[in-house]
Amino acid sequence: GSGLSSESLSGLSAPYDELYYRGVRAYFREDWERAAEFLEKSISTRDKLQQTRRKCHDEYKEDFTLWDLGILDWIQVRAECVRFCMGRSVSPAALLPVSSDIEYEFGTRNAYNYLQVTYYKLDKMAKAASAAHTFFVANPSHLEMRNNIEKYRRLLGVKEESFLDREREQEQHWVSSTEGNLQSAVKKWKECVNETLKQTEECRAQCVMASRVIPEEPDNVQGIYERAADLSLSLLSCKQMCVTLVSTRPGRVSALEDFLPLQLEHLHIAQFKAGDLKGAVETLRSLLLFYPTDSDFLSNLELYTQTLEGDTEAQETGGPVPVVGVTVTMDDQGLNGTNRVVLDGVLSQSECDRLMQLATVMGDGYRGRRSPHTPHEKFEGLTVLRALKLAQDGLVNQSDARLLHEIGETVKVLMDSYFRSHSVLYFAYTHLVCRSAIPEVLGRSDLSHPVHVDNCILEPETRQCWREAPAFTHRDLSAVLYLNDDFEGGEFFFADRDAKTVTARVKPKCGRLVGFTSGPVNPHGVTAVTAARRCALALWLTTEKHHRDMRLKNCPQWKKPRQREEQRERKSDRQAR
Ligand SMILES: O=C(O)CCC(=O)C(=O)O
Ligand SMILES: [Fe+2]
Repeated sequence: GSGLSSESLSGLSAPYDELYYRGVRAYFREDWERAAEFLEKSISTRDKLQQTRRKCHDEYKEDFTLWDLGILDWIQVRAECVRFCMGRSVSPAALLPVSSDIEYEFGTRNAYNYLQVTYYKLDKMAKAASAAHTFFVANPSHLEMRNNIEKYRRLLGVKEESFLDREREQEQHWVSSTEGNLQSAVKKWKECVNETLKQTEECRAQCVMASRVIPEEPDNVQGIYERAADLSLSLLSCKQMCVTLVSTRPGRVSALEDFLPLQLEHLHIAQFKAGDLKGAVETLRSLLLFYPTDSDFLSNLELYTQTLEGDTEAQETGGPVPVVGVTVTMDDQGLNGTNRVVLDGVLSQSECDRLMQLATVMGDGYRGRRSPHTPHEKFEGLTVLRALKLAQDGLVNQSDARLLHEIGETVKVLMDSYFRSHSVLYFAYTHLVCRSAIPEVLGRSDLSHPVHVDNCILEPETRQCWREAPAFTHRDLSAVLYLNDDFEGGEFFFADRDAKTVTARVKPKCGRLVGFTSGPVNPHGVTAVTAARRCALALWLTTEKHHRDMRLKNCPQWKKPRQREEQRERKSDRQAR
């Protein structure tokens, strides 16, 4: 032993393996002071080294794709940075890799075995008890240590709080009692999951930082690419090992299988019991990353999401229909579902005719085109803005274009009232759509409009509905107003989330409106139009102001006095029927 004083150990100058062996040698020399000093120093040095690695790892954690050009350059630069960062607080000797023997010593907490005896000899009973306990946690079948602990407790009267597990930070994610109230169970499991994730992260950072850097000059034996590949592979297998390490309880040899999923399962149950369905859904989604096809998880997820949607999509439907001549033909019950309605008498025959007229002159990009939904139909669409433009250019009747707008307002009033909307509604989009059969296509099994949900992406296999782009997630209410019935097929239908089971059918006709909430309780579609042309005005309403159809804003043409005349005309027209 050189005169390595405790002052010179304050930085990370001496490697912890060296300190450890010094401690062990002192122990066998029965130089207890020294043994305690070096063993403790070795433990704290190892801790500090790991912390420094983590710090430097996080400092240079940058996202990059493996196939970036110059990846090797990047690796080199990063290695440089990391070396610099580590070099600030760690001496070159302390940066060298240690043998697997020493890691085994630390893994089995053998240092605490030595320390227990050492402190006992030094007559530091509290410290001895703590070291004994720390060792015993990782070596629960070590009978001698069990006896020692008993001795500290009974004979030497060491207080209970002295039996501290000095490595307890490494075991936090193993605490799994289910006592306490529901809220605290949720909190506890969440901590467990987070701790497991944190430790895995931690472990992986150690893998990255402990791995050897690529030498600047490739040697003759192996090319730089082979070396890089080697390095990547060993890094990957080290990172992979972390899952096993973190799920191996101290004192056990084998890892607990499915450790993280198990914790997630506990968490989701706790969340469900505590009534935190949103949290339960989140947790289940994480679980499904491990087991994407687990039928229990999937059915739970469906149950929770449906309950949640029931909450948000729930409307006290069945409000009044405050427009003369409009009647409720089918409600939730008649349509075998929730938040659905069929209203009749929304348009007069002459209004339908005028809109059909408008539909014949349209050309909104779809003109004469194949339907985006089926190769066997043509599809024409006209937006309100386009109608207005056509009216300005004198291509269609101004009053017909205006009619389109007024009808929209009427539909909004009806939907607002029937669905008892609690917030102000705005038009999100309005579209006049005609679907025409391409003649001579027989025996069709396609749909004019496949089953879908208007504000989310329906995934029939999992019965999930993803509220994300490209779905129009801001749509809250959907309304389809029909203009004619002189065609074949083209029935509107509501379906189950499996996109197969039809739950209700609606046969279009002039002035009939089908209204429903745009969310997952209302998947729907349209059967094939097998002859002639089917036209409908589709409208979507939103409560989100910033999603309102900007094209409808400030259209002065529609505020002229003639509007009132027109309205009176419509009313008398309707009553005349
Ligand atoms: O035309 C119909 O009956 C329904 C159309 C529809 O569901 C849609 O455009 O989203
Ligand atoms: Fe739809």
